[in-house]
Amino acid sequence: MAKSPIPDFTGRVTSEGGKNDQLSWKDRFAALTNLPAFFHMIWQASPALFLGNAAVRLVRAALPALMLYIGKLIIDEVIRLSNHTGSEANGLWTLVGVEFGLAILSTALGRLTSLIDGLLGDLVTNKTSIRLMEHAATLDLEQFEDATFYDKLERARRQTTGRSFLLSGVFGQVQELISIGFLAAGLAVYNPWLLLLLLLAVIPAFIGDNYFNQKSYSLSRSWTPERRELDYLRFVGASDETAKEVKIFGLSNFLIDRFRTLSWEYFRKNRSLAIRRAGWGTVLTVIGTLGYYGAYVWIVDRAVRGTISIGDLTFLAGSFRQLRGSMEGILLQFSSLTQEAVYLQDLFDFFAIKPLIHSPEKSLRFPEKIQHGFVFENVGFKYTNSERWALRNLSFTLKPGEKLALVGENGAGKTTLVKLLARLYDPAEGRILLDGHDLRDYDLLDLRRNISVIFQDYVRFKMSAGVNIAVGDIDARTNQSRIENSAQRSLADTVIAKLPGGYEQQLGRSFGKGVELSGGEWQKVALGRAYMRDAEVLILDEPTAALDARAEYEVFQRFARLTEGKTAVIISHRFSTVRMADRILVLESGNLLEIGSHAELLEKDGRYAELFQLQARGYQ
Ligand SMILES: Nc1ncnc2c1ncn2[C@@H]1O[C@H](COP(=O)(O)OP(=O)(O)OP(=O)(O)O)[C@@H](O)[C@H]1O
Repeated sequence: MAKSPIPDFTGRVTSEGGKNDQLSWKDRFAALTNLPAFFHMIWQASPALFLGNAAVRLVRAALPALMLYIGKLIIDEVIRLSNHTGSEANGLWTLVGVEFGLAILSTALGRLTSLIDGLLGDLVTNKTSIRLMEHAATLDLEQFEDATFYDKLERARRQTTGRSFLLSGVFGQVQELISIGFLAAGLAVYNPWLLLLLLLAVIPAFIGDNYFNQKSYSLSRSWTPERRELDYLRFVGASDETAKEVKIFGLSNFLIDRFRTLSWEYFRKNRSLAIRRAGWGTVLTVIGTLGYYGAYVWIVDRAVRGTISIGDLTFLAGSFRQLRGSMEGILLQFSSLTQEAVYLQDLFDFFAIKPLIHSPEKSLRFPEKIQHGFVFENVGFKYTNSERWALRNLSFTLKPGEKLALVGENGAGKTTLVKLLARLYDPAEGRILLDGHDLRDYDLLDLRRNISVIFQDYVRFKMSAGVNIAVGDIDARTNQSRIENSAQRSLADTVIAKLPGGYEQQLGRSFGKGVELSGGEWQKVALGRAYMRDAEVLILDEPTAALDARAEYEVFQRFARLTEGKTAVIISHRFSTVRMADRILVLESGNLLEIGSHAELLEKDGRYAELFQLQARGYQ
């Protein structure tokens, strides 16, 4: 089903539904190979519930045939007794008692199965969500920045909930199959041709349903980016984070219009499919009913001729009806189950994504004390979706213990440089050496542990003030004195002292009695993270942009003192900060323009001197 192109709210035209969105029979059967892995997931969630479920369903599978047979015996007995008045009716009442017992057992086991399915479903959902978060944590930043990856993640995330359908579906299928075996055996004893009529009664509906399931899968899959956009619009249109700007710029109508257009288009597609499905469903069910009544005519005819008893008649008619229901169920379920199994493929596909940035087999430990520093050798880097080099031909040395400031206009590549240093990306060209070894040779976790970065877009965790500092070294989150010490160093202590709940105070307004901080207050808290982590290398990406002049001065006085002997990189647009650095590296469009001390660069009278004087003039 091809989609008509809709320009999105950024003006981009969304892609047509791709060829890959069609779901062939081959895909469906291939998807069934996911079931063993799925069963493994359920088994891991709870072996006891898994076995309990299997046992209960096995008993339930035998009940329909057994109950029908007892029903037949009861009717035959009633007829015998009515023909021989005065005979003992004990046998009859025993049969009625057994039937009653089986009916109660059937209801009780039905409830028990739903209970176990529900519990297992919840456990599987929790386990899968945890696995999803664990796996996402191993993946590269670059993968997160890719839209196709996000679609995959989104589809996988949807798979973590609603797994109970597949779970009860697959278990139910097995139960139905066993049940069908019992019933079909009973039917075949009387006439094997009845089984053929049975197929006629169920196959048309199966084919129809299967066709429409395929269509609905294609539609839902090809609309993943738009569904993501709908979620995003809903968030932007109604969230505390965006409310301020939405109001000031009067964006609500713009957002709502976009949402309306997109959601209406999706609804229209879905509606047309649902209507066609309902129409065809009716026609095919009528055909199925013909098959059923064909068999019924045969059974009634036999009973009238006296070839079978009235008990047989009820048994056969009941068996046939049950079989038709069960087979229809199993075939229809099969179709949606294979579809679910295909969805499951999305989940396993996500788990199969491998990070490109990882530790080598034999990795080096981060040096206790850096000896020669970091050497950038002709480093070049391009973002995945970009043609432009964000950095190119970059060669310089970051000496141990040095304080290096990065300066350059917006988009010059400063943040990219520090991301390469922390190995969030690997260079596309050249290499970065630490004490003579490529960064790629070091243990990744150890490297990251020893490099502390506070990004300009640091996360404002909607958690307690204490945790917001402790994220710098989350394993030490119970070490209150370290948290308080870090807060003192970053000036966050005065901010926290004013909070009603102190370090326990929930920050942000999303939960409970959360308190919102000002931009500068948040920045002081985030800076605390840098001190929390006792790293060899400290990187601050515009750490003081939101601070007032006095706080900024104080932060840097302390920073120089507190990071003595440590290597530090500071990105800043404020030259009052920059000039405190040992050396300054000036970037322009991804290229190194100048490097040297404040005095040297002023002496050189190049770009740095120009920018410095420009800013100084502003203060005169
Ligand atoms: N995730 C990304 N995907 C694609 N391109 C990116 C990404 N991040 C940055 N860029 C591009 O790379 C270039 C360098 O960006 P970078 O963030 O390193 O600049 P910067 O010097 O830190 O800028 P600023 O002073 O504005 O923070 C820019 O042209 C930017 O558009």
